[in-house]
Amino acid sequence: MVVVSVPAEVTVILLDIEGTTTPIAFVKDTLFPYIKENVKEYLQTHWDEEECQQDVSLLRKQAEEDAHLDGVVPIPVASGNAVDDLQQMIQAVVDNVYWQMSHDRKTTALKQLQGHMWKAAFTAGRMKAEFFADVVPAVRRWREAGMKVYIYSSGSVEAQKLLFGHSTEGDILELIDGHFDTKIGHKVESESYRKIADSIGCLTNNILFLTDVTLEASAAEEADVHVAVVVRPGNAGLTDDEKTYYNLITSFSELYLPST
Ligand SMILES: CSCCC(=O)C(=O)COP(=O)(O)O
Ligand SMILES: [Mg+2]
Repeated sequence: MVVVSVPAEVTVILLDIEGTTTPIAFVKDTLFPYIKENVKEYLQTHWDEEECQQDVSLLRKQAEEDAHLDGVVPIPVASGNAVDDLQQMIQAVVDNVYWQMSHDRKTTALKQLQGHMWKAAFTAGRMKAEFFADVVPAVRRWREAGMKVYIYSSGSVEAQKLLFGHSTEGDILELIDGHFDTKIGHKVESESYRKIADSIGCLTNNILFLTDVTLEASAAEEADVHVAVVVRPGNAGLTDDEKTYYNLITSFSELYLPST
């Protein structure tokens, strides 16, 4: 087994979710199909609620920003016949969500709606989040060694809490010291990692970020955050250069903390 030593200055472990703590297959085969199958009915049922209207406004704003992109579906504002308008708007939101998901967009607007939709499925016990077998034992060990453990995912903070609160390992939310999503900035922008360090109250070099995406690793590293790239079954392949350049781990148990 290859062991990657965690630098002594590291006091915070920052975890990505999809492809790092959780199989991509769970996201692609369970979480995302749930959205596609239920988005129309969800919008029809919740349309008049404040939360749903905020989600639609955010999606509309995102569609305006995306206007230059091929295939984007604009979301009209209400005008004229109320009943026709409503059905037209709902269909536009559905088409926009499908379009964004077909490109695996990580926009705050899409992620916020997804989080709200998953709430019903998780809280009713119809869905349980999956974590790789090494994740929970390692997080417990790190915390016993005095590390803080945070999440930084494109999935909304609300969705992250649903996953950790309703997992096949039970409610493991208490193992996490805090959550960040794209509201702090995108994961491929180094400024996001500086803001996360500020928000935690540490230096960027006190953080070790574990992710499956090298663009995210590179942005974090630019901010002086330590990184290791996580190689899991089903993750995208890495180039030879990436394999040589980054510290790679296939399990959290391959991280060695000097204090343990
Ligand atoms: C609460 S995570 C749900 C999965 C998701 O929507 C997502 O975008 C995961 O992205 P990550 O940044 O964790 O790779
Ligand atoms: Mg990921």
